Amino acid sequence: MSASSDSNRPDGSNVSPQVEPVEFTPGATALAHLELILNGAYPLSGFMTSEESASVVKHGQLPDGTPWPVPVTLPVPDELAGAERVILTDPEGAPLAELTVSEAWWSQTDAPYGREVGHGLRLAGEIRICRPPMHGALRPMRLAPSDVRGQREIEGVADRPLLAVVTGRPLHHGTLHRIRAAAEDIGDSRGAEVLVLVDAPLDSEGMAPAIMAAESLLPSRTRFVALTLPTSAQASDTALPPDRDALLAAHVARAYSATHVFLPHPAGQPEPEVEGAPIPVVRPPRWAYDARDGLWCPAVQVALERVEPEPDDGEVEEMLALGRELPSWFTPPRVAAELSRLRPPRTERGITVFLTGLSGSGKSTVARGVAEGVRRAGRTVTLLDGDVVRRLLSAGLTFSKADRDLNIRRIGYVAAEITRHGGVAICAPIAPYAATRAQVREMVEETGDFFLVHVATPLEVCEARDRKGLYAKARAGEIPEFTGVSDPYEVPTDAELTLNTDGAAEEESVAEVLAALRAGGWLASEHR
Ligand SMILES: Nc1ncnc2c1ncn2[C@@H]1O[C@H](COP(=O)(O)OS(=O)(=O)O)[C@@H](OP(=O)(O)O)[C@H]1O
Ligand SMILES: Nc1ncnc2c1ncn2[C@@H]1O[C@H](COP(=O)(O)OP(=O)(O)O)[C@@H](O)[C@H]1O
Repeated sequence: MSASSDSNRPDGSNVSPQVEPVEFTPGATALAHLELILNGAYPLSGFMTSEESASVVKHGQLPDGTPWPVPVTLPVPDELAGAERVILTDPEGAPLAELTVSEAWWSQTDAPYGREVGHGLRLAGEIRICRPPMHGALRPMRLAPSDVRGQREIEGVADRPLLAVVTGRPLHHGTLHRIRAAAEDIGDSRGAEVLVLVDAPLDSEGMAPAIMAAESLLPSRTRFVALTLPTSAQASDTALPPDRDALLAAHVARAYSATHVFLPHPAGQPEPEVEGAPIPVVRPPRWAYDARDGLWCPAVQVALERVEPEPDDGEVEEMLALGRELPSWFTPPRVAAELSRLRPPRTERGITVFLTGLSGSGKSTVARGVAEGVRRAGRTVTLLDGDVVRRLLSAGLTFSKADRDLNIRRIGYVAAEITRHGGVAICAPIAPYAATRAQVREMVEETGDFFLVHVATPLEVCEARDRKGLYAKARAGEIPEFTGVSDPYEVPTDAELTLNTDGAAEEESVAEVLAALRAGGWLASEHR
């Protein structure tokens, strides 16, 4: 199918074809697919056509009957509808591959670009490598299947069974026992070799250091390879059956010459039966820690009342956040040490405390008190007060919706940078719009923690205070678009803390915020 014949948009308009190759940096999911196409982990030579994608979603196979679990598509912005050749670049702009477009097609759902999945326009076609990928974290560990095959041939072990363990989560003792038992059970008396496929994001090392810290407890000569497996939810706009991710992992593991694959799930979560996998998906019996004897054993051998329950991922996160040590019966000390490095306690993690509320609600007063308390607790703090920001960072902006949003995004940007460097940012703008607050939350949470405080003083109280006489002027029509009077304030539904300062002394409101920060672990428990 030619690109130009398919460049009709659903609204009937036409986009003229381009001849010169255009440059485009795919989104994170398509970049992850691209790397797996280029390194041979996928048996595909490019991005899927509408027919291929539909067949994969519906039947779990390509139109020619080859089993394949998830659509591998390239979402692009509308401007590329007429492109015939596209240079796909990495996030730094370096060319990775050239796509010869065979079809430009519109997926059913037409969500805004940026979310990747659900976006209307996709480009299909063969790709030709320009240059091996250099970007991304863990690059030296991102071996191609052919590299692993080559290593195994040189070592003379190419004919031995290979158990792939695909994981993005650290391996604790329970899982390590299961891997060793599974590897012993496969093949002859020598058992299987083990290949850990470490699933990590392209732009960060993820949990890789903690996963590799278990090396000494894995069978000797266990290999580690890093890759980024897109999940079926990222790859498709349609809900796919739950086993599609397991199937993708199994296909990729087979490309790495694995004969068996193990997909460990956290304790307490069942590992689903996977049908139609290209290699056996093993489900070794669970192990349990016998609290009386202080020993790990196959779970069937331990009486239920003696089983020490393993913390789940959320509990592990919380222990790390509070700076507690992970118990040594549960995880090897080296894994625990890597985990506490990767997930430092909240007293060392950056945080943005974002106060929102009407003018006169008490944001600045509370923010100043909280900043002082945070300083006394020994942390560095930057106060981004609404009034002050408007005089400096956002000088010249009005109170239109667009300017308010720009003001809040600027505050969010600065707060995210402070948070990234482990500081405490305290922001106190009105921030009347929920969507903009959500954007700031997202921005900050990429770098650290976000704590939203709604200073929920009722309008009547704010108006009665009218410290600056602004409400009177707004009522008299002298200040247009005044929040709460002639402009909206969207009450937060996602606040970590709601403060009503009405009837509360200033010190009480400040103490309430500080207590919440202490309870959450961001401040050491007592003031110095
Ligand atoms: N039209 C209108 N609406 C609301 N507020 C107004 C307006 N005009 C001026 N002011 C004064 O500006 C302060 C609010 O600025 P912010 O930057 O916090 O507002 S926003 O978040 O961008 O909506 C706000 O300060 P606070 O009282 O500290 O909230 C007001 O003093
Ligand atoms: N519990 C309280 N917390 C904060 N401010 C309070 C409280 N009780 C009364 N106030 C008064 O309310 C006013 C709030 O003003 P301000 O902090 O500038 O609000 P905003 O920054 O939200 O416009 C101050 O005069 C403050 O003394």
